[in-house]
Amino acid sequence: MSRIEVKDVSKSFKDTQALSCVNLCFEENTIYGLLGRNGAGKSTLLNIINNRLFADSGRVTLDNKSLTENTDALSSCFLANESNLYPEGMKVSQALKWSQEFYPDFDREYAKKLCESFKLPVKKKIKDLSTGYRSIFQNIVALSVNVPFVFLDEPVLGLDACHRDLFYRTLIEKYSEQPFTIVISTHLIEEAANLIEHVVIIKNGEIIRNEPLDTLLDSGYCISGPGAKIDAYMEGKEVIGVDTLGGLKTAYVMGAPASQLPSGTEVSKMDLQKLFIRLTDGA
Ligand SMILES: Nc1ncnc2c1ncn2[C@@H]1O[C@H](COP(=O)(O)OP(=O)(O)OP(=O)(O)O)[C@@H](O)[C@H]1O
Repeated sequence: MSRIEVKDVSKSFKDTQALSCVNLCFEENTIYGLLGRNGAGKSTLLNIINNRLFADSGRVTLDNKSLTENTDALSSCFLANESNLYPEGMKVSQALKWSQEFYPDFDREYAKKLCESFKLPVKKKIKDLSTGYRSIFQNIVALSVNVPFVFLDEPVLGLDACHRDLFYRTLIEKYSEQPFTIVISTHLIEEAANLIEHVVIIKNGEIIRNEPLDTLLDSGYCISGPGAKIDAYMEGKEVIGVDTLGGLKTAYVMGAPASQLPSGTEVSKMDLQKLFIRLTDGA
């Protein structure tokens, strides 16, 4: 089993401690969600893993080989983020051709198919692409490189709703046909919740949660039913959010549901976004 290990990694920029002694593993063939508020340290972590930034201390290894010192190991990883590694004046079609030089398993035919699905203007220069299409270009390369570890830093930045939907569907299709590890850093938690298998939450440069999505969601539950019954049920419980729709109320409650539930109420899984806000807000 191939795995990336991040060991005691710290990084500061002048007086900002961006990462403080981060320890975590990315196992093979798993979809991770890397979640954190603005400035939490997500991009710094992804850049360090992919050798685009040096850590002040600590190590990142792939199967015990350093990703900083071993180019073979590094070629098993691909990071798609806002920084473009291709010459800005290069056309998209040329860039796809070039990708094959750097990544021998790059599937150019598949990339071309994706360009058609997303209507990416392949004759345009990279510098002339709109914000959304720059992200789409990066995502297409990421989905076509065929390396075991792909890191996507805000992959849906600037994408319209139709393109986000197409991107999620394409990613799931690719993953189910040919599994690999995908680490997605995103702020669109509700949308990503349908893809993620394992959640890593980072707060102020520290990992505060690192567990399978289902385990995390089991730290609480939703209860829905008539408003008055839910109000009575909530008393004395740790409620992290409430939604009301007409006479129907849904409360998001931490802990395990009471063994005796009020009649007419229904319990369902906790909501990832509600839980994220609860875990990461300043209070
Ligand atoms: N090159 C840099 N110089 C100075 N400070 C930096 C630099 N890069 C990152 N930082 C700081 O490190 C912290 C972590 O930034 P990082 O970009 O990793 O956060 P993030 O979780 O990716 O945020 P966002 O979701 O807003 O993109 C922030 O306080 C940021 O201002």
